[in-house]
Amino acid sequence: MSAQDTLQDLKDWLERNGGFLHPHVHLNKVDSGFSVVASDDLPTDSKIVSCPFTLAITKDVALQALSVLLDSPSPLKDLTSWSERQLISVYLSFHWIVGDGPSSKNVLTHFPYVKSLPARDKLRTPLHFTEAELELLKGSNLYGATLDRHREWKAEFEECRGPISTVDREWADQLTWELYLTAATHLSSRAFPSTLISQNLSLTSPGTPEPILLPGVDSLNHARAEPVSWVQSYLGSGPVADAGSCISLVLHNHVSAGAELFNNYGPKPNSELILGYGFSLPNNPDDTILLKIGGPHGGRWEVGREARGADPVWLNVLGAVQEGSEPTYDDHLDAAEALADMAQQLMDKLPDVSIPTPGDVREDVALMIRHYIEGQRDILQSLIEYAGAKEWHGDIPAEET
Ligand SMILES: C[S@@+](CC[C@H](N)C(=O)[O-])C[C@H]1O[C@@H](n2cnc3c(N)ncnc32)[C@H](O)[C@@H]1O
Repeated sequence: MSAQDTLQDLKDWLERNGGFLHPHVHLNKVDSGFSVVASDDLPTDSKIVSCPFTLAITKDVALQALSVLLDSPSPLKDLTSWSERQLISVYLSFHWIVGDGPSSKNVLTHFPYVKSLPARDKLRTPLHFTEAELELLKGSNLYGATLDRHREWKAEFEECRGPISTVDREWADQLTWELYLTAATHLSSRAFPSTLISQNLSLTSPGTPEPILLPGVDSLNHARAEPVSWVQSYLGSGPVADAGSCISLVLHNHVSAGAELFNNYGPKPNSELILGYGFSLPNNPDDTILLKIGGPHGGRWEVGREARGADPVWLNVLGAVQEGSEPTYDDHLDAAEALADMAQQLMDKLPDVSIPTPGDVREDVALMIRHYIEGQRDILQSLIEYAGAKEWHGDIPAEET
């Protein structure tokens, strides 16, 4: 089946099931998957795409389907302890493993969607990097975060295979790490918060929102600060929505014919865009660096460009050097020096990405890493300047002035 047929299938399936795709937009095959393009001018506040709640892939949808497929004396107990990532990743993977024959027991209901998702070789999150590409991250926070994520996801994957192999050995064998990783990456790079399809759309509702997939609504790429709304039409009064409930994406800007349509994934630093989505933005104003300070006064802080958010770090460093009840002028000098030293040491550890990219590193990956490291350097430089300002123009305690 050609890529265009796959996308047409996705559109037909969405519409057959009560979804909507604006007649003046089309899905375009591009290198990294697909993009959504206007085939005609779109006025402001156009509703572009809607996904009925019934097509959303949630933890519960995955749990129900897997419980039916793995119907044996005991697996249910195991499945209820799985995280939403485990359930949704195995649910997506089972579309490939079980197929749409009788073994699917009619509970694998997302084939047109699953087939439209980017193939593994198109994914660019660091868990899909080659050794040489990962090596380029050494010395940065993202290197450690990648290793942590690899460890965590691999352990979750191993945990899933146990109950599956008690039911069907072949299915367990076919659930390879590569297949699970691909599905888990699809989830991390396309997830919406579950609050969007809950009765109370409040983002401050109790409990942490879970990641869910909203076929169709997830087809737009990201543009920073793009004015968009995710509009919920919740029908019914109980906790279970009535048929016809859906979530829509509305773009508030006018879009000219031929232009790409964008969603807004929120203000995210490149570390998060790369780790979760596999892309980066040049000179991303939302970049941050994670500072971890050990010791009794220790903690973790995120500092942004132009030393945004550095004040709590400064107070912490000052508190660590100060001996009396009030900081002295010397304490200020010591703290400024300690903060500048820390920033300089972190800067020295960052990889040098200005050198020509080694041949076995893909160009798009090298570019992402360059964007990220440039942001880290810029923030650390701003922190050094911030420390300098504290040293020369800092708050000097009243009794010493
Ligand atoms: C929710 S999907 C969007 C649809 C996607 N293009 C596809 O083909 O399935 C998110 C993925 O799209 C790609 N993407 C989104 N915004 C991007 C951007 N501004 N630049 C490059 N890639 C982007 C990344 O691969 C990301 O993981």
